[in-house]
Amino acid sequence: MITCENLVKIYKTADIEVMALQGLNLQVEQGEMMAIIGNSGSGKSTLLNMLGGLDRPSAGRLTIGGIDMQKLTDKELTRYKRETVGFIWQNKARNLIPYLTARENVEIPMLLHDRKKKRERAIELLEAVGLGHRINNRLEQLSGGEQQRVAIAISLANRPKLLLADEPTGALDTRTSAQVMGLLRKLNADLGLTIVIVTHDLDLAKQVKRVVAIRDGRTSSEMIRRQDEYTTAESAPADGEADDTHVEYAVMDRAGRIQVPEHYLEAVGAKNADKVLLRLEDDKIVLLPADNVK
Ligand SMILES: Nc1ncnc2c1ncn2[C@@H]1O[C@H](COP(=O)(O)OP(=O)(O)OP(=O)(O)O)[C@@H](O)[C@H]1O
Repeated sequence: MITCENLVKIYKTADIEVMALQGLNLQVEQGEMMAIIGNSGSGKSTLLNMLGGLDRPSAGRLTIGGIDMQKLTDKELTRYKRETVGFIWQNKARNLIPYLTARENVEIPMLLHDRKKKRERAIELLEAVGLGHRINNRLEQLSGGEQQRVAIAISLANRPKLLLADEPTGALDTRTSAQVMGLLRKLNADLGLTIVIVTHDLDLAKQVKRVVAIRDGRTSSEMIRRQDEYTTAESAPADGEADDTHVEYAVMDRAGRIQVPEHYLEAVGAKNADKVLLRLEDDKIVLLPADNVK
């Protein structure tokens, strides 16, 4: 569904240039629900904006559902935003109008012209997100979790193929957040929607099978849930960063480059080194501080 190859995004302001994406590679399969995790400033929102057609990459290749995003005209990009992709933002003000009812909020972005059909579809969507009993309540009368479910109904209004969620549970308590994640999982399973969730919350991210970590505008590692079709505890690398639910793999690009986790380098005293020693030992590649020459 999504292929990012060597994606670069440079923001130019009056006197500085920020390279928010520095050659990012990412593949998301059709019908997959995955999470992207990273610290503040790592490039998550920048990537989401590219995927949503809100901004264009400076270099590299981005294809979504077979569409080469760089080749789209402004008009085609507007159509892509309205018809192919749905957004859920953490900031509710970006999704919702408080003085309108749930149904009216869901009707706003709809491309249908027939008022009756609009109304029917809005009700159907609100029922699908478990809000059939709140259709005529104004948004300000709903709880945070209910409001976020309205936002999800809105994002589905134009039957998107790809759903992008930026910290979708950021403003919710643990229980409500679990309900919203459950709903996203259900939509993924029932409608085959491809869902990309961006978050800095590892616990939230781990509720999905695959979590890709971004560091300095590049994918650095990937966590894949144990005991599913992708991997099993037995096939997990013995030395890998692992926990109860997911196994962490370092991402390697075509040139064989990997990003060594900072705490690994620290552990062997090579944190600020500009080179390290690599040795091939039987079936292992061993990384040593450069001054370890014997
Ligand atoms: N419009 C912009 N103009 C200039 N620099 C920008 C712009 N948007 C983002 N940046 C910079 O690009 C880098 C990546 O930002 P981005 O918002 O993608 O990070 P993030 O991982 O989403 O962070 P957060 O979790 O805090 O939202 C940061 O250094 C940021 O300051």
